[in-house]
Amino acid sequence: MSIHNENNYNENMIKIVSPLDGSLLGAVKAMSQSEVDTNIEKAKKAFYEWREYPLSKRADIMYKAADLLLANTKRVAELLLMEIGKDQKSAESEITRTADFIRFTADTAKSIHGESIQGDNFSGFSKEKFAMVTREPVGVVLAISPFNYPINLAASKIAPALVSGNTVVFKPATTGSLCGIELAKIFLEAGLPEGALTVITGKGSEIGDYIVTHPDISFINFTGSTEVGLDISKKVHMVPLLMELGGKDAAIVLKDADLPFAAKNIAAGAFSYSGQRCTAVKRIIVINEVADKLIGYLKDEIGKLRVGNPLTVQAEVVPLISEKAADFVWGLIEDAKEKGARMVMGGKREGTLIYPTLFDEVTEDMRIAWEEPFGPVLPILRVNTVEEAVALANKSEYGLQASVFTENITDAFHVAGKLEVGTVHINNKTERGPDHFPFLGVKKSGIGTQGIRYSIEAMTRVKATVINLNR
Ligand SMILES: NC(=O)C1=CN([C@@H]2O[C@H](COP(=O)(O)OP(=O)(O)OC[C@H]3O[C@@H](n4cnc5c(N)ncnc54)[C@H](OP(=O)(O)O)[C@@H]3O)[C@@H](O)[C@H]2O)C=CC1
Ligand SMILES: O=C(O)[C@H](O)COP(=O)(O)O
Repeated sequence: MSIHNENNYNENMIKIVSPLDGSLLGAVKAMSQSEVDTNIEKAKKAFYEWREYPLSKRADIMYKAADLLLANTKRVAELLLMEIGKDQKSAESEITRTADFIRFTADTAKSIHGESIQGDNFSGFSKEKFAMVTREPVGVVLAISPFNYPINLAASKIAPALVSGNTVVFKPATTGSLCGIELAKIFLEAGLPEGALTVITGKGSEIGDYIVTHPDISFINFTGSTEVGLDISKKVHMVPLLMELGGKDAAIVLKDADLPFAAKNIAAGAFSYSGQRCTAVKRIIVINEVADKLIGYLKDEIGKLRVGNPLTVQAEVVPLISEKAADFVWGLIEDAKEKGARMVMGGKREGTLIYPTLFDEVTEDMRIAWEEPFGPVLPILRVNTVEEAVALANKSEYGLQASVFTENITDAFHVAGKLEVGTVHINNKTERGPDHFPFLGVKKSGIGTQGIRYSIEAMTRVKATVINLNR
């Protein structure tokens, strides 16, 4: 597990280049199948030792890791900024949020306990029979993370898995793998035994199939695109999956909403880190009567966003992660323009930097109505009734989150109850945190539930030991 400098570079290395200035940040190994085998073998061997550690000792290692991460905030944030192009402030807050996450995970693990169930609750059985129900680790967890939160979405898999007694094989996104390696080093420095956490680097398209179908992997915790998630789920058999995938989160604005407040929330929700967040607001569904007013406020709010390269300015809207990503987003913009959407603002591109773009009068035949841009473009779909808004929101193949903006709590609950998503935010932008809340997607947005306690429960299984007093 190492970061190589330019002089060490050879053909088995993948160069990691900054999306901000094209500078070479380092290189990671494109691991061979036998190197993957070695890492998984180490994790399998370490499992039998690590699961026997007292929980309080595993928790102490997590607390130490959180402290070390915090102590390295500046250094890791600088790497994060360079590697994935997140602005300095957001990079630092990703690190502090992760340290909090790791600590809370250790606290939570210590407060989870089993139960005992008496037999006489079921007819024909007596109190003499009872089950002692405990939680067991599942084995070797494969954690695969995406590029956009290289520290947080890695640690939010690794910490709950480790604290529960699993060992972890971690495959970071290639863009983000330098950060991933730094995080793993911190966990190891905190006192993990050899093999409890190993890192596999290499392109998912090349090594992915081999890792996910490896017979010694007991559980896969994946965050990334729906395309890759679906592909994994088709190839894997009898291995539990916890997956957070793509989204098309709708902000539904009803006619009695506090419009300036809704606009402020939506602009932040849609455009921070250029919309490269699974929970970004990715469409507005607004009641026609208030659409023009909402657009007025949105123009003000979007106009306040800072656009630029975080190397030189503190900006919310930053260059996208790659040329390919920018081309994809630009394709959605062109398609919307061609099909007659009204561009309210934006539509400007400088290399991989795309200015925040707002479209009104988007119709269902346009790609932007349905596809996830993972970029700074936001469509407005107008409807006449609340029922139409709900139907349009639910027509998406995705079901991660949604927002409802209204001053009427009854309407808010009525709409929330009908939305086919993992989480509905009433009068707030869509977002994952706080991290102990459940975080899940339905339909093509995921399988299973993350969130501190939920992740621990997902990556452990119950075991019943049945005691018979009356033989
Ligand atoms: N719902 C959620 O919580 C979140 C969802 N996402 C979604 O992720 C996408 C953006 O992230 P991005 O990193 O580009 O997603 P990808 O799906 O491209 O990659 C995610 C991870 O999967 C790896 N991978 C790629 N191909 C395979 C394969 N065949 N087998 C196993 N692993 C593979 C990648 O490695 P490599 O980098 O080497 O290709 C990376 O580590 C968006 O669609 C977004 O919605 C992102 C964040 C959160
Ligand atoms: O990967 C993502 O995009 C995150 O899970 C979203 O988290 P956030 O809502 O805190 O940005």
